[in-house]
Amino acid sequence: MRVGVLGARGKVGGQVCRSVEEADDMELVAQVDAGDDLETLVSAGAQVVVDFTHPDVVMDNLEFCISHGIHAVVGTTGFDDERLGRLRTALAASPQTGVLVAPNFSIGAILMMRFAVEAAPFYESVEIIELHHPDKADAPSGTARRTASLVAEARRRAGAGPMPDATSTSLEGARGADVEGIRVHGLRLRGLVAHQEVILGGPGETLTLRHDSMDRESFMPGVLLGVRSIASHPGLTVGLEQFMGLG
Ligand SMILES: NC(=O)C1=CN([C@@H]2O[C@H](COP(=O)(O)OP(=O)(O)OC[C@H]3O[C@@H](n4cnc5c(N)ncnc54)[C@H](OP(=O)(O)O)[C@@H]3O)[C@@H](O)[C@H]2O)C=CC1
Ligand SMILES: O=C(O)C1=N[C@H](C(=O)O)C[C@H](O)C1
Repeated sequence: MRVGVLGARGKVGGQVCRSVEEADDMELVAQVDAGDDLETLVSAGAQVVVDFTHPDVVMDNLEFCISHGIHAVVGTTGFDDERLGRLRTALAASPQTGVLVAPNFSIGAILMMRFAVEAAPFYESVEIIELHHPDKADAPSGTARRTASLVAEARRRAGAGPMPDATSTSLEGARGADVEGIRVHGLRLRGLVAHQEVILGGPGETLTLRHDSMDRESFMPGVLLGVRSIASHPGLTVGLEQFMGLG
């Protein structure tokens, strides 16, 4: 499989290049970063592109890949319903092409989201804390947004009532961001990579689900699974769990 990497000089993109080079069934044919010409992907004959760039540029990258029939495996964050809708529209005009958008490629983070969904109906309250390195552009993290959205959906399905919160006076931001009714708190500290806690509370008890990526190596098995799977999944797929038998 001929693979191109967008964001190849970045923290994750660089690691993806090394992992693709080490994979027996893949060939790294293009390494593209800011300022490079996207046409390089076409002239190199890339079949699948992996994108770890920046929320501001990822849509242009994907629209280019889709229009050239190149499958894409996307780790870059910043996706909302409007962006996913634009991808579906672009893919409708290129029906053989597949795009995977995965807010988190680490197996443990995907399981943490799954466990949070399982637990949500049993607890009165739930809040999310995401902790990342200080070079991160977006807040809350894509993983926290996705977790909040999945948990909110699980609570709606279970008919859960509003979460108790007597706060009547506060400093702006003190209660975190509101993602579909779920409070999400973000920390940015040197020394961190990517971490998240989902804390659920009920009468007399709490349940804390915590995941830690201590090294960006944690994302690589998931990225390679995405690369190997995407050509047989045309259209838009959101979440790597769809390729893990957990969808
Ligand atoms: N889904 C997941 O599992 C994960 C997702 N991420 C997400 O991936 C993204 C990248 O993260 P990270 O590697 O830490 O960030 P980095 O800033 O380290 O890397 C991004 C790279 O993309 C380059 N870039 C910028 N614009 C373009 C462009 N138009 N074309 C090609 N390359 C470009 C940047 O260049 P320059 O610095 O010169 O601008 C940089 O080299 C973020 O959105 C992050 O949240 C991160 C980890 C895991
Ligand atoms: O920027 C990062 O580093 C990460 N970004 C993703 C996110 O926003 O959820 C995935 C992981 O948390 C690392």
